[in-house]
Amino acid sequence: MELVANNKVVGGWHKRYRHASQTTDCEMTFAIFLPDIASSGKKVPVLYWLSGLTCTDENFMQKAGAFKAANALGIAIVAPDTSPRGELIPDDNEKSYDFGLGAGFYLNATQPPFDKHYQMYDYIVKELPEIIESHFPVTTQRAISGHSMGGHGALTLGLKNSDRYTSISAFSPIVHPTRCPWGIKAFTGYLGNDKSQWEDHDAVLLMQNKQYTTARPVLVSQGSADNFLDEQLQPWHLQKAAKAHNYPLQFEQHEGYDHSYFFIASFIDQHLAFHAKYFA
Ligand SMILES: N[C@@H](CCC(=O)N[C@@H](CSC=O)C(=O)NCC(=O)O)C(=O)O
Repeated sequence: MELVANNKVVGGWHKRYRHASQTTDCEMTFAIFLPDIASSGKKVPVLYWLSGLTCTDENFMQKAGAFKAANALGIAIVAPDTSPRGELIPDDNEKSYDFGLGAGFYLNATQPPFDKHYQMYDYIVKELPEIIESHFPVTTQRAISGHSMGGHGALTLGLKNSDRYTSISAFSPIVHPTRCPWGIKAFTGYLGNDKSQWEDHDAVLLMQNKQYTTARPVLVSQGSADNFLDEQLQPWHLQKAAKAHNYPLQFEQHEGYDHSYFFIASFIDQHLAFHAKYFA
C-alpha cells in the first residue's frame, strides 16, 4: 500500500492509501481516520462510510466534520472510493455523473464491459475489511453508513451482511433503486435487463422479503428540502416496508435540509453516537 496523504486532525490521523485491488483489478484509493487512542495501540471499531454519486474518498473526509465526534467515541472511519478508476476503466459513453466512474452502486456488475472492474460489493464487504483489519489497530466490529447512492450501499450491504455489521445508517438514501431513475439506469447497465437480478440490491425489497439473518438497527436521516426526494429517494417506501415487517428502523425527517454535505455535517455526530451504542 502506498501512503498518499497523512494529516494530524483533532489529535487523531487522517490517512489516504493507494493499493492494487484484486477484486476490482485496478488501483483503488481509500481514506481512514484513526482516533488518537489508536496511536497507543488500542484497537478501535470501524465505521465504513459509502459516499454518493460523483464522490471519491475525499468528500466525506473534507466536508462531513466527523473527526471530533469519532475521536471522542474512539471510532475509526474508512471511506472508500465510489467506483474503480483509471484510464482503462470503462465509463459510460456520455460520461454522465450517475453511471460509470464515480457511480459504482456498490454491486458486482455482471454485464460487459463493466463486469471486469466494477465489483464494488466484494471490494467493500470482503477485500477492504481484510486490508483494514490486517494493517491498522482495529477490531472486527464494523458498522456501515453512507449518503444517497452510498446510503443505498449501506442499507443493502448492511442488510445482506448482518453478521458483519452491527448497525446501519444512511443520509438521504436511494431506498428503492429498482423503481427510481438513478437505480434503473445503473442496474440496467451493470446487471442487465433481467429485473429478477436487480431485487437483491434494493433495500425495500430486501426488507420486504426478510433477506437478512439478524435485524440490525437502522437509522435514516432525510432532509425535507432535498431536491432528489420525490423522484429518486422516496424514503416512504422504506418506512412502509419496515412498518409492515416490524423492522427496527429509526427514520428522522429534518425540516429545511437539502441533499448536500451541509446536511451530513449537521447530523453526523448523531449517527456516530448511534453506531457507538452497538459496538460492545
Ligand atoms: N449533478 C450533481 C449531482 C451529484 C450529487 O449531488 N452528488 C451527491 C451525491 S448524490 C447521490 O448519490 C454528492 O455527494 N456530491 C458530492 C459533494 O461533495 O457534495 C453534480 O454533478 O454535482
